[in-house]
Amino acid sequence: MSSYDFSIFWKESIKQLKEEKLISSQEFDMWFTNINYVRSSESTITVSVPSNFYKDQVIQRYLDILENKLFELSGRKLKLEFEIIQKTEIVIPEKEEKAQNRPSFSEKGQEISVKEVRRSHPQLREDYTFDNFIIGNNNEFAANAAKGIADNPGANYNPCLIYGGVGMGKTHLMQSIGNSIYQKMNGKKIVFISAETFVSEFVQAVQKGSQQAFKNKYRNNVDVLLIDDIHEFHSKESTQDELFHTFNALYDANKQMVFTIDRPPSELVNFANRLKSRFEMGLNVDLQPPNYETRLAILKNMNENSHSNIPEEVMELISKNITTNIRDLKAALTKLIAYAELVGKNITLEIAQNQLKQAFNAPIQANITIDRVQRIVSEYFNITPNDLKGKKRTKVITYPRQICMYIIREITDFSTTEIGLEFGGRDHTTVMHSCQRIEDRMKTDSTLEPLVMNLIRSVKEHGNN
Ligand SMILES: Nc1ncnc2c1ncn2[C@@H]1O[C@H](COP(=O)(O)OP(=O)(O)OP(=O)(O)O)[C@@H](O)[C@H]1O
Repeated sequence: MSSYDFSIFWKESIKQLKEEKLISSQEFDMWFTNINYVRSSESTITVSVPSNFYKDQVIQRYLDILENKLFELSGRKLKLEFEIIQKTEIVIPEKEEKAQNRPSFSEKGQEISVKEVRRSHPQLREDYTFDNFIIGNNNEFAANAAKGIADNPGANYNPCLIYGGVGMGKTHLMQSIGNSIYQKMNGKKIVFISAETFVSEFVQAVQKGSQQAFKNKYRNNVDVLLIDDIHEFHSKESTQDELFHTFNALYDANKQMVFTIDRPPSELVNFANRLKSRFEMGLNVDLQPPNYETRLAILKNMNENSHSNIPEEVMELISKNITTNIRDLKAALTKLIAYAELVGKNITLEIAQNQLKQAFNAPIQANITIDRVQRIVSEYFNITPNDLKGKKRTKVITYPRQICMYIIREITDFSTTEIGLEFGGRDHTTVMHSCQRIEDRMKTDSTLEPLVMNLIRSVKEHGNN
């Protein structure tokens, strides 16, 4: 028997995390009431959780802060290990070998049998694969290009720039390329790094005078370079300079580069032009917000992968209510799966409504003004806010006006009467009629929903400027 007992540190750690509000009480109730201390060794604390799904979630969300807190309290680097103890109290035999790297979030919610385990790349998430990437008309081109790159890296689409809004799947798609090459092409050196880490590594290299090692690492030792969120390089002149030379070296050697970015490169600010033009010279693909069917397909795939049985009508409800961010969409389903596991109840529409109240209300933001929506919509259509409020009934004005009313209705709490007043004193029935027109048109015009989603995204992203 081990003579180590760190239970006191464990208990104190989670107590403090709650008290210091590093974990909200809602999250605490959801994830921590079912974790129990099991045992300790010299350098580990083992705790029990009710399922693999639960374990993945806790690791993904809280492992870092838990381990940091344990270090703070005990002065030791204690590693947390997880053991699954199901409700039936069946103890899963202790695994001999735990993953050395933090297991990446697996939505499968299942122990992967040893035979099925694929080689896992230390920097890539195992679940970010093409198999798990649902293709709809919003991302078809990007997904096909990504597959083309994975089949033939460094050939036709080099560099490739994947752009799209928050939570649209940029990282997933980029890592799918890496994972696919890693599985199929033994020996290819794949490096995935976020722009932020690239910057801090470079800064450290400069401070330590080890630039040569940095250059070697990224220019001479890479077959596939994947850099996430390159907009983060803005205003970082020296790092941009370094990236420029890295780019040239890899390009000349026919090494594949893939970058993700949150806007088209032409909209990058504080970026050296020579670097911008490098980004633009390859293939640029964008990820648009998914339409309803794609959102539903994403949830169904996730439901199946996690062996959950959330009813279809519940997934339909989520798909209708969470429209602009795939991460939020999946988080809503995750919450319901966790709820079902913990409470041992089947998820009904009523439970879903209740549990997801906040997520569903999130898009309705009190700080969004009618004026702001009018500004963004009119800018997009190259007309003025006054045109939207005015009397003109030409198609170039009425169509944006209807879209604008529809968006305000969708993402704010203003009544149709209030909306009407802000559009030159129009009647509330006009507003209702306009919203209906847009809804009807979306059914026949597949370009309209993505357009509306994009405008909603802009409204939310641009704050009150
Ligand atoms: N087409 C898709 N099919 C399945 N899951 C998807 C798809 N697109 C995105 N996701 C999921 O949505 C979540 C967010 O994706 P990801 O992190 O790749 O977005 P991102 O665009 O890189 O976001 P950010 O702007 O925050 O960096 C992930 O869980 C990812 O697996």
